[in-house]
Amino acid sequence: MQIKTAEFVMSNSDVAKCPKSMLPEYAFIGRSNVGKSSLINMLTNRKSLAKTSGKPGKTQLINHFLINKNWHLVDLPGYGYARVSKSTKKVFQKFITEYFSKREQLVTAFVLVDIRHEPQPIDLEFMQWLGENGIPFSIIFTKADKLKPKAIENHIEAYQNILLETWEDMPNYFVTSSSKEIGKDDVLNYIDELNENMQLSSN
Ligand SMILES: Nc1nc2c(ncn2[C@@H]2O[C@H](COP(=O)(O)OP(=O)(O)OP(=O)(O)O)[C@@H](O)[C@H]2O)c(=O)[nH]1
Ligand SMILES: [Mg+2]
Repeated sequence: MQIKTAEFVMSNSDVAKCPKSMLPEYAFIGRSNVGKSSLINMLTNRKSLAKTSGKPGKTQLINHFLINKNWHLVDLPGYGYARVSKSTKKVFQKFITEYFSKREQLVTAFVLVDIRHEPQPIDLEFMQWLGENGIPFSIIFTKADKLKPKAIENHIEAYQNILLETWEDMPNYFVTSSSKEIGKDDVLNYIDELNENMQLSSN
């Protein structure tokens, strides 16, 4: 898929105020600093459509972007920035969980995880939560430029092993780097395919 236009639509912290249009929507979620906003910029060929920062906690609101005038990309704040105390559950801010449970337009979530790290409980917990709530998701491994191919393979395998303890299948996944433009076409083609399937089923 070619991205012809990418426009910022609105930011807010209330799912009820998100765009009313029924355009298909794709949301990017993951821990703070994992590279959600950078990935959106890579996918849309824009350096600063979504605001990025080296400091965690840059994105604080639900941000809608209109792509090719016919679907929405959503940049979300990271979870897990607040220091994790007794329960990690409470760091999934309420408006994030509300967004996922109420937003009918959402086709699929992309859960971003930094390819360099061991599987983190908070990410696994969030995927579990999505599963329990019937929300489809794919995994996007980020920052692949930071590891050698062999290490990438090993880290994916470690993830696979942990996920297969609770999931029947490994969720769909993508390996990406926003700084080296890796994985861009894979993610865009996947979105394109889902958009087309939805058109077929609504015709
Ligand atoms: N090397 C490398 N650095 C990256 C990549 N993607 C993002 N970064 C860096 O990681 C930092 C965080 O990127 P953001 O895109 O702001 O992360 P975010 O997930 O949107 O963060 P919050 O909005 O704070 O939750 C920035 O310093 C980016 O330059 C990547 O693919 N490779
Ligand atoms: Mg961000």
